Amino acid sequence: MDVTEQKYFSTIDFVLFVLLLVASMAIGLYYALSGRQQRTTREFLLADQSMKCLPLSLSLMATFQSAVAIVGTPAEVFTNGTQYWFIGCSYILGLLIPAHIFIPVFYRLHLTSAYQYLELRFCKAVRICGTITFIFQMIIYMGVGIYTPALALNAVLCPPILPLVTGFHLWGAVLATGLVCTIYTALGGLKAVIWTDVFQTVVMFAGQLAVIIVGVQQAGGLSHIWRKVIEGNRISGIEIILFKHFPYVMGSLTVSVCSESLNPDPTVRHTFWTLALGGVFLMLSLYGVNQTQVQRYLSSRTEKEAVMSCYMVFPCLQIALGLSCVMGLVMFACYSDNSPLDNQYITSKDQMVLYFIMDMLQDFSGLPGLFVACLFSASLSTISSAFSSLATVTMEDLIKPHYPSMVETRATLLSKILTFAYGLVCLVMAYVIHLMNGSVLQAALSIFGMVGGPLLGVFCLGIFFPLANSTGAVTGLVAGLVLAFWVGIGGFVTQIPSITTVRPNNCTDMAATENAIMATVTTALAPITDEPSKPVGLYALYSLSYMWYSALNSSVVILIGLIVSLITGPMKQGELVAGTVYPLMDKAQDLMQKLLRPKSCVGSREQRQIGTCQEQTNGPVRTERNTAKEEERKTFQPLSHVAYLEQETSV
Ligand SMILES: CC(C)(CO)[C@@H](O)C(=O)NCCC(=O)O
Ligand code: NA
Repeated sequence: MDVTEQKYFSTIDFVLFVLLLVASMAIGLYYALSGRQQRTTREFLLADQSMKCLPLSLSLMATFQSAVAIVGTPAEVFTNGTQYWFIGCSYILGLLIPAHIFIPVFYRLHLTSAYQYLELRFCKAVRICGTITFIFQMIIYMGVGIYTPALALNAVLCPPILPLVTGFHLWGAVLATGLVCTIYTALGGLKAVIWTDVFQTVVMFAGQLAVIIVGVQQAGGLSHIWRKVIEGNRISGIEIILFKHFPYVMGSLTVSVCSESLNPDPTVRHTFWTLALGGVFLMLSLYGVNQTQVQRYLSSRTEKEAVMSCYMVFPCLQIALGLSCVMGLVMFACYSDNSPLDNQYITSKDQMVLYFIMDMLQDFSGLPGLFVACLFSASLSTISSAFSSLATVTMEDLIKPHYPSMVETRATLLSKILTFAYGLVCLVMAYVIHLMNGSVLQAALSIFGMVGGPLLGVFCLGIFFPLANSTGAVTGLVAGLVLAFWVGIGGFVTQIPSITTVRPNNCTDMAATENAIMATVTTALAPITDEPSKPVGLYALYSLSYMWYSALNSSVVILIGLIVSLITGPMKQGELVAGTVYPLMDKAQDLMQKLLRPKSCVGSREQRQIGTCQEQTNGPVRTERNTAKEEERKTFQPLSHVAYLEQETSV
């Protein structure tokens, strides 16, 4: 596809895109006008706490599945093979831990904002620090989220000679989506956001699936694709299993490739360890303590339903990841010999997917439009969640505490205005991100690690370590953020090529490629260090794989937090608000007993639970959700040895 034969979107493509916006808007308006018409903050920000499992799970998935993942993951698989798929392993612990630890703690404390927890557990200052960190994180992420579709569309529509008539005006599209999204979020509240997420998830899956089905056909069928990707050595992961069990199958591969996935070196960008283990911390920061998700858990009708929805995210995420990986492989089969990036038809690998669609599928009228709708669905569902959560924390954490007597209608109106304001901020951020460069997937995941990581650390410090005090929490958070930006920006500025697993066409090339990479690294470091093959000192720190950012930063917050707490005088159990600490040790003991003596222990455990519940009559047992928040707050009294959450948390 060169510039002269450039195809533009047909009318039907354009119509599909407009339909997406109209449908989303309609859902928003429906919830603005139905029910109690969004008159209370509980209805506007917590969807009246009436949500069920299925919409919640789709919405939970859609929140962090933006156009970034839709265009970024196939591009990653195209360039580096299916190694990225290992992140799917991190979903297991990354969802089980939120389901059984974070959800029970937050749900039973009757929160609206996750950062309220920080005040209950520590003090007001920690809460404010947490809120501001979150706002910072989401504003940057929102910019990446809304800008990515524009970047992708640039691949096929730049320069738009006669925009609007023949093509699709980029910034027009960004502006349109930004405004539509702001309006339906501001009018319909969280309920509208969740139900549009459901609709948009369906569009997202439909778009990807349609493109894959037609793409497989166009690329020459499944067997042809399989041969191509095997030749191109793009399948990683199964190589370990195959090599172990069927060495003859992998006869042509050398051990150097086979051990690559399991390389323990934390500076290698993607390995099984960075993705499956580092990914757990990333998932915890997103699905455990991020306000967008916590808000969804809290909006569910019952705690059990919240836990179930978290479980349901697992298959949804796996499908999304699977589709993206397959898309990357199909693209590889089409362009392995003739990469549009090498031919400079496109300027960024994130434009690959859109290029593929316009190049291979342009004759299928409506398909490009469906995919563009898919792309924008993914982004809309993300930025609407961001608007809603940002309005919530600004209202609950920054404004309401100063005006405790504010009437509900005024608070709700103010929340709507806040949503609108964040919509405008988002548009500005889109432009700021436009001025930057780089892989959008890595950018988004790095932000999650750099800002979300320290936040995860503070929550873990509070939930798992009864001795941690407020001074420790603030110091830890600040130290974590400083380290995060130091390592993050250091890695970015020094541009040490974090060693990428380049996948050559056959194994004999492997050593040569590795040498080439090493040569690059050595050249880059030559003036600074004598060590030829490995970055040392600070440079080793800067070259840490971005997938470890969450783990590193949250651990540092916990470590510094504990040390400072011990120095300044640890929290006494009597000072803890009931239900803010998760009794990890007790639970582990329980589990051990259960595993060792399954039958006799179940009964005794239940008896113990009943005993605890009676003992804990003052504790936050969630029975009547409709009681006013202030009333509930009074029930939090410091309890001595039962200042823990001691209820059945399994589904
Ligand atoms: C965050 C995960 C790993 C899981 O939700 C995935 O959806 C992803 O890679 N997201 C990238 C960020 C984005 O799509 O906005
Ligand atoms: Na999304």
